Amino acid sequence: METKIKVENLNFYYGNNRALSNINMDIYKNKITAFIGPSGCGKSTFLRTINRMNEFIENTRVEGKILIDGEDIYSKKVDPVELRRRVGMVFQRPNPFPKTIYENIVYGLKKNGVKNKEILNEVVDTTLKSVALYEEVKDKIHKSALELSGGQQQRLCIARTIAMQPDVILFDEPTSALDPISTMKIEELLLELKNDYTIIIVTHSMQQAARISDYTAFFLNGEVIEFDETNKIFSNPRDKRTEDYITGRFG
Ligand SMILES: Nc1ncnc2c1ncn2[C@@H]1O[C@H](COP(=O)(O)OP(=O)(O)OP(=O)(O)O)[C@@H](O)[C@H]1O
Repeated sequence: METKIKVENLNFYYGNNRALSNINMDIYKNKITAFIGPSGCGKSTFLRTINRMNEFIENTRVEGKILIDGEDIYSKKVDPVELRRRVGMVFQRPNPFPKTIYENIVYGLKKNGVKNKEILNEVVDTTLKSVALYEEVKDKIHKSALELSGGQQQRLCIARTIAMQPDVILFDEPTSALDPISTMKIEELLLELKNDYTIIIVTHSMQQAARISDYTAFFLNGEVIEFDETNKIFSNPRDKRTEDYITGRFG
């Protein structure tokens, strides 16, 4: 098993408020890692430290290290824009641009100067196929993305992320705004995508974590209480607090 992301002694502060304390974790390549825990325990904060999205929030500070493929992403040599291309992110609410399906997918590539129509068309086809949206939208790729259902919009947002050829994709509660069938389709998609990407998902649904993740980290008050293979976390947790949470005693 290959470590893709190594987190060492990570602390994170909003002003004087410490939101993450001494996080140490290895995240493995081509696996799905789930972050679970009660509201406000720091799951989303931690996710945002992995592609430096936290830097958009004023008066915040990081201590410690996050290494991706051995490189410290907070080093001065790392360009945060390039980092966010390598570490894509999909959010809770599908957020397509108010543009066509086609333009949504090629947006980032065009911004990076790719103009060749054949290449762009090819990327649109392959990414729509890889998110299992091609058949549903092939006749309307020049129509507005906002005409799609919520679940289709979320798959389009995943296609838009994939178009940038990331190695890691961060998902922040990607199905919490979706119906059960759309949720199932996204879960199936994540299981496919892990063959090509390293995936981290924040989820409020323990069933979802149990269904799709290989590893699970349980967070409480900004600390990782337990991190292990998902089936161990759910069948035989080491820490009483993990057990209390997964059996529904709090949270
Ligand atoms: N932009 C912000 N400014 C100040 N404090 C913040 C900000 N975002 C989060 N926090 C604080 O950091 C802590 C962790 O929040 P975070 O959103 O990471 O938790 P979470 O586990 O993802 O919660 P949820 O499951 O409800 O999304 C909370 O105490 C929260 O109030």
